[in-house]
Amino acid sequence: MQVTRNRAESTADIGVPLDPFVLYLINMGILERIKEIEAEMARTQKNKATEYHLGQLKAKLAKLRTQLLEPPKGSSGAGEGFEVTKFGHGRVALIGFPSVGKSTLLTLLTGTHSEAASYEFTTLTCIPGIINYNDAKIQLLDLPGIIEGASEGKGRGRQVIAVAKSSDIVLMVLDASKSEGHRQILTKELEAVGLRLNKRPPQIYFKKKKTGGISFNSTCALTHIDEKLCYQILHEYKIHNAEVLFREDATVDDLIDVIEGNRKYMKCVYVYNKIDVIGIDDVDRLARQPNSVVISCNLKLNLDRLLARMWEEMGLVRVYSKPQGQQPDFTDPFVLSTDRGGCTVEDFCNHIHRSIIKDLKYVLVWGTSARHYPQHCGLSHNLHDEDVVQIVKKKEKEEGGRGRFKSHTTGPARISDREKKAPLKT
Ligand SMILES: Nc1nc2c(ncn2[C@@H]2O[C@H](COP(=O)(O)OP(=O)(O)OP(=O)(O)O)[C@@H](O)[C@H]2O)c(=O)[nH]1
Ligand SMILES: [K+]
Ligand SMILES: [Mg+2]
Repeated sequence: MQVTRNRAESTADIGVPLDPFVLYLINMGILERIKEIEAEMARTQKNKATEYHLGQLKAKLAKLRTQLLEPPKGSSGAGEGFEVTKFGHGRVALIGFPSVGKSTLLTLLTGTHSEAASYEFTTLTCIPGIINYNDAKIQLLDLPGIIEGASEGKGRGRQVIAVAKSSDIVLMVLDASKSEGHRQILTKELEAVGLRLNKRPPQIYFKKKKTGGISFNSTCALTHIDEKLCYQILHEYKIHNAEVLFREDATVDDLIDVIEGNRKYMKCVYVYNKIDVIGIDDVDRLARQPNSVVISCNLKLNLDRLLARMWEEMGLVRVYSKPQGQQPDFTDPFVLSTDRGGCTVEDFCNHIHRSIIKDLKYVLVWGTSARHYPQHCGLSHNLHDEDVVQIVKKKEKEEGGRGRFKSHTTGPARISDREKKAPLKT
């Protein structure tokens, strides 16, 4: 069967939505080629002589997988049908095989009912719930179970994965009584669509140029890749002018990730459910694995630990704003993400209102980020979770700010342990 193999080409010139059947044929063509390349890679022995060939095959595979992911014109992408409006301070997706207890967990943690039953594929769509934790609201998403081959479109795999990509972290729910291989299979499925779990981006500087050829450099010894292999992979991408600088002993896969540039690096907590049906030794072993939490929905076991772990991995920072001469409202924090590596005073000010910065003189900070209480800080100061911040404006009058800041009345402010240690005086 001869079908158009490059979807981008086939849609660009006509500019109209593709017939679903044509799309199906195109996808089948891409899948066929993926299968061929995977088979060839499996056949090829790994050694010094084949490493260039294998590298090239890896690049071909990555390119095809990216093609598979490109949303066709006229649709809103692979997540079609599963759109749920973002809500709260963060989003967490429940990913797992069928019947591992995702819906049971959603119902337990959020109070929103999601049908649970002993048969597979009970859940057919995305069901959102809200977790109230640490005065923050976290959106938890229950999803249909996924199976091996999900990344290539089996079941509702691609929609589910698209939702996972839109989340801040993933909870991979696993059945503690089932094969431990499930974790690897799911990880592979997510990797095939560009998700990288619990990894940091490769330390490779890469910049395409207009002229000048390829400049290849490294700041350390490279054991997985050399100049020739790097050239070959760039060649596969038709890149002939670029600057590449390896800052770590990276692999071919790392280089491909950097060239593709569309990878999403996410935290993932592995949640082993149903520990009520396995022996204590197995529970102990699973609990000791990295990034893992063991729970039982049936016995409501260890759910606190799961929430604490989820909170930790989300890296959210609560900042309490303190009007001058008043106590902060400890029940109503600003909740900020540390996506870009931290949460600065500038992020905090912009979060309240964009116009604050131009009037800002400095801020006063109490909390673990401050060296002494209160510390006078500027825009670049990094805030920690549970810090208290008072904004001091350039021409601030003696009596506290009005208007755009949260106004705090003399309500029942909670007195925290920290406050007892260091009363908030200005
Ligand atoms: N023994 C035991 N069974 C559990 C536990 N949690 C859930 N189950 C059972 O596992 C079965 C599947 O639960 P669901 O919540 O429907 O699982 P799911 O992952 O949402 O399944 P799908 O929506 O079909 O993908 C149900 O019969 C639950 O009662 C647990 O902690 N221990
Ligand atoms: K089920
Ligand atoms: Mg379910």
